[in-house]
Amino acid sequence: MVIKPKIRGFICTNAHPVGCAAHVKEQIDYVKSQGQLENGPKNVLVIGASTGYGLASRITAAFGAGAKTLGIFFEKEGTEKKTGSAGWYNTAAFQAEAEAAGLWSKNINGDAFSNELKEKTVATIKEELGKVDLVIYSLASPRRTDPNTGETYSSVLKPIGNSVTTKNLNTSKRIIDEVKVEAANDEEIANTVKVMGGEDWEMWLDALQQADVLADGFKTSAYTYIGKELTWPIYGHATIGKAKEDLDRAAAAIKEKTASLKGEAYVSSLNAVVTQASSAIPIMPLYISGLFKVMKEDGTYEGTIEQIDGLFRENLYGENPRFDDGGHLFQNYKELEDDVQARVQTIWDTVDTDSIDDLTDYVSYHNEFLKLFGFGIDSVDYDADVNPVADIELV
Ligand SMILES: NC(=O)c1ccc[n+]([C@@H]2O[C@H](COP(=O)([O-])OP(=O)(O)OC[C@H]3O[C@@H](n4cnc5c(N)ncnc54)[C@H](O)[C@@H]3O)[C@@H](O)[C@H]2O)c1
Repeated sequence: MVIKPKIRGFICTNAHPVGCAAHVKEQIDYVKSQGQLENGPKNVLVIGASTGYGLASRITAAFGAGAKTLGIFFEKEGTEKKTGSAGWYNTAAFQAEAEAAGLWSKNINGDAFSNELKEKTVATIKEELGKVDLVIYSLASPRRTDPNTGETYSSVLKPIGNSVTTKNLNTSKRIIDEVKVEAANDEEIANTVKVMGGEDWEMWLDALQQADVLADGFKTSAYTYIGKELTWPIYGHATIGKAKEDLDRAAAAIKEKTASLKGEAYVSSLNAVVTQASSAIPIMPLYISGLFKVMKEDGTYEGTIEQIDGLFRENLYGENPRFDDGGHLFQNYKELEDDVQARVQTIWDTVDTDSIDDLTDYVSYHNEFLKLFGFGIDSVDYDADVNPVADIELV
């Protein structure tokens, strides 16, 4: 099958197996170029391991520290007629690279919010790893079914309090327009917290602790984005921000419950990067395109793998971890520097449709977006016939 990108709005509905493999390899090479991660994790569970920050975490643990990794994700396999999802191909590529490097890795595909999947994970850890010493929680999902009630909750990306009208880079039409987003009601806020808050992270840690598969001195981290004024209307001061605040509650609860194990539970604040999850958030394409312009000019921009590699080396396993004022591991400090934010603000205030390419680096944004699905990579021949079926060994 010859595979070309099929973009619908903010999503690409297909993926290229060879391109995804090249993207994974690029990330592995970056981590290897940083050298061995001393005193890193040994047995790692990554929940949300197939794309974005979770995949970068898995790659860093495996290829930086030589860790065994168990990856959890929800992805679609390819068939002769239809491509699989990018996360499926990423995982197939990761597994092949891990195998070639002599690194143990296993995968579980299914709904991480369910009790069944947690039970399967616990059984696999018991059988194969004994205990885990690092648990990364990197799920991004628009909905969640509560495993105990069977009720399904949907999250919304809406402001809290008043409706917001904001400038927007419309990626389908490649124009600058405005979006108006109505304020969320109380039920929508509560539902978003239910989906993207800390409840499921806590349930995972409860299940792991009850089964006695958490090692003494284990670490766990969930990921958040804490930005400044520009992103507050739709992120910080909005439903998703509210949900992320609940991670702080969960981190404190996990720490308390696992005190006898001397467990460490962190919420880590990371850069705004192009992922499948962030491209769905209205203001992010314009914000990130402006950020690319400023930080790439300065040579300070870090993408997904640079952020996570830095998080592991400097913070999770570093001697002097950096915290923000809210007690989160602080990895996006360069993005939040006043000078950077002020320059992005100027771009934001002045850009119009005609000046998108002069004032922002939307070209890089778009390239990064394509890359998420394995497209736009120089080394890949997109006219070649490729097999859309890729094998992953699943538990
Ligand atoms: N993208 C950003 O700019 C950004 C910035 C800071 C923090 N974060 C946070 O990082 C975390 C990961 O986000 P991302 O942007 O890497 O997202 P992503 O969409 O790239 O990855 C989501 C992962 O979750 C998995 N997943 C989704 N639903 C699932 C389910 N029901 N069961 C099992 N697996 C499921 C997917 O398979 C995938 O592995 C989120 O908490 C997000 O808020 C993202």
